[in-house]
Amino acid sequence: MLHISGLTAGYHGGTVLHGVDVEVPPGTVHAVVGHNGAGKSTLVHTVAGLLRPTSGTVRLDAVDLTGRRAHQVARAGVGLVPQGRRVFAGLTVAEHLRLAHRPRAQAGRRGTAWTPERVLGLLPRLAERRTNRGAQLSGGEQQMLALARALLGSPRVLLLDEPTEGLAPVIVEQIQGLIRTLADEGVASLLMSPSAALARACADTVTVLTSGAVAARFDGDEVRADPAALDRTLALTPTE
Ligand SMILES: Nc1ncnc2c1ncn2[C@@H]1O[C@H](COP(=O)(O)OP(=O)(O)OP(=O)(O)O)[C@@H](O)[C@H]1O
Repeated sequence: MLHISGLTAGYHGGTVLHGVDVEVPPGTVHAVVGHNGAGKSTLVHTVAGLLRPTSGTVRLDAVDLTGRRAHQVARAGVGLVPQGRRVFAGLTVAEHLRLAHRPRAQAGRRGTAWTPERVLGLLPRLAERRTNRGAQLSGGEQQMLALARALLGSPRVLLLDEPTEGLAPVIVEQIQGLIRTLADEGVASLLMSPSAALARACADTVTVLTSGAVAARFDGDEVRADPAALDRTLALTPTE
């Protein structure tokens, strides 16, 4: 279980996140929804060890990850799928996967460790593009590659920062399906998005983040039963 408690963080002495609490049990999807500038990437970066919090804690089960460096957080079982995909233009899909594969990474709680073969079995489109370079991939394929790279660390928790940004609806649906498939395999996801629709499609829990603070929290079934509830809350939150 990922526990984020009272997390406060910011830049150059300014505070962006104000005491954020989020929990992500194994095999579940927690979506954090907020407008541009609400602090979603700051939350991801703080959990991933790219930004030091000024207070609060991040724990994965009993392991305290607060203030740990990014490579230590990754080794503890937290995989990062960054905003903008960040694939290397000049490396092929196969090269990305070879570089990302950590054969001795801790196996998932329920599943076995991820190998390039297993990842490509899950992402057949990427398998077809194995010899293509990053720059030759579509946005959707680059997103799949960013996800594949994170999976090869055999994470227990995935941090997904706007994984459907700029993608066609059909690809968005595929990514929603993948996130649910991974949840069924026991991989927890903490998903950042401005999209209420994405949260409704695949989240077990939805948190609305406004100006770096938790404004509301919903159960996934609740937002599916009353689809307008999340939209109303978001509409009431100020744009940053
Ligand atoms: N490296 C940085 N230095 C200073 N301020 C930053 C930095 N990164 C983000 N901020 C500020 O922190 C606030 C939250 O930004 P953040 O990127 O976390 O929001 P977000 O919800 O991810 O938005 P977006 O959807 O636009 O990525 C914004 O006011 C932003 O200008």
